[in-house]
Amino acid sequence: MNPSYVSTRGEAPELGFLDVLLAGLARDGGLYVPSEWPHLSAETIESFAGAPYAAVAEAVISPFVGDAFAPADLRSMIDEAYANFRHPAVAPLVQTGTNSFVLELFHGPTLAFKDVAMQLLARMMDRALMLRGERATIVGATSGDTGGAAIEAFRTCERVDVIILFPHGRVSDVQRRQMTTVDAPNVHAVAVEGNFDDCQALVKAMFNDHRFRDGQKLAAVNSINWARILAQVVYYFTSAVALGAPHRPVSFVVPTGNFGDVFAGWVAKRMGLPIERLVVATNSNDILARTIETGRCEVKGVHPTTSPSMDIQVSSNFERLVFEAEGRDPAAVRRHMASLGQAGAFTLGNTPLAAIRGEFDAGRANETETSETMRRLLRESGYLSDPHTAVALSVSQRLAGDPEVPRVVLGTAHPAKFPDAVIAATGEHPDLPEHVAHIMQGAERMTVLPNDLVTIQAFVAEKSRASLEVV
Ligand SMILES: Cc1ncc(COP(=O)(O)O)c(C=O)c1O
Ligand SMILES: N[C@@H](CCOP(=O)(O)O)C(=O)O
Repeated sequence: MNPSYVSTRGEAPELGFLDVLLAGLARDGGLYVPSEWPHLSAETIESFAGAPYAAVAEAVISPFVGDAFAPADLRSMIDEAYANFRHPAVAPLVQTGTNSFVLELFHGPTLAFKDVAMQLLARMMDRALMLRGERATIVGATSGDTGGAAIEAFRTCERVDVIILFPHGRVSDVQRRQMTTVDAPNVHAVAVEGNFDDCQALVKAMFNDHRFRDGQKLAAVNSINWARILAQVVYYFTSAVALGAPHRPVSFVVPTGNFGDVFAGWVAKRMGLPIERLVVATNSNDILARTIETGRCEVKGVHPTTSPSMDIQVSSNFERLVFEAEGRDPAAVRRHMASLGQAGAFTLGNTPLAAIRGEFDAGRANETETSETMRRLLRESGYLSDPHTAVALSVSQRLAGDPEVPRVVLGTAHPAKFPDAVIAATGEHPDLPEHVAHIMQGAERMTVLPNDLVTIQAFVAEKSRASLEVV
């Protein structure tokens, strides 16, 4: 079967997997989702017990790919992507208390959960471009982790130029150096004088300028790209099965910013994984927690925190959930998104809000709670967490819930990416693993640009080699 994909705003063409992979944002400004959700039987899920990560990934991902790639090609891309991880389980579970676990997603090349999807996305995009004889110009926005992961994954792809926008002065030194010390002709790190929301708005504006988008052959690596979400669905299956699924439900607490990771959990549930609750954990940039509590999605200013990758107000992937909660009514999504664009807010009706609350809980952790959680966890369980993971650990600790249901907190980054926050909270100095440590010495290359679409577009056009003959 060949799956097709529809836009949440209902005014873009329905596409197959390869087109969605290369399209990024839909041409109507919406996000692509599968036209139908595949379902895995309890027997299939049960068969994942003890299977290698790559085998589970193949089973979860292939129904969304259809015959866009030959099965053997898909499997070899998956095998290669996860051979790059430094833990044999790829995403190991660590027990931190009674029925409490951290799912460590940071054993990839850049020490954040983004590697899990990006390592596969790069291989799939490169293959798709080769099959089509095309080049692409990736424009991405990062609050710190997506950028480094994308640069690492794409720096050797000859058909791709990568331009990453990050908020100037608002990422950690390690995150910045992961982007600026890579000396590859196809990689360009741009420090934008603004915040992450500004960077993301610039990326979306470039996609919504169809002449520019087509001329530069733009492609996306942010979670607006469906394939990013897809690869993130896999670890919900591996971890839940390790804890007894499908015979036993599991809950997940997810440090949340752009809503991609927790939406991947919703997809896993939709595919048949028995997930009891999905908990959205935010730092003090708590628009999503407020929305789930009150139904009113209202943008307020972004505050810098010690979990900078979650300093986000406009969460791209919430649109995918709103589409589902509104009964897949694209007109409702268009109304909400127009209101968000014009008035900075929209309000969900009772029915969609009840649908969301039926599956999601939400909570926030402020700076004191986050650092106190890092300290307490180290004291009580000897576990050193990064500040993003600590936001979720803090929310998890204060959350009511069935104590019999295992609770998994997603560990989204290695503590050594955020040494200042970790040292301030715990006094411990987390060392960078050897394969990353060299970045602290390398020369940095970056361009500082104003938060201005025309200037950014001129920079992208100058760096893009989209019009070159394909080799
Ligand atoms: C370390 C870390 N944790 C959590 C998040 C939030 O994930 P998402 O944007 O998928 O909600 C991010 C950024 O995406 C991140 O880099
Ligand atoms: N926290 C992210 C923000 C971008 O999110 P994405 O999942 O849409 O790429 C980051 O680290 O850049």
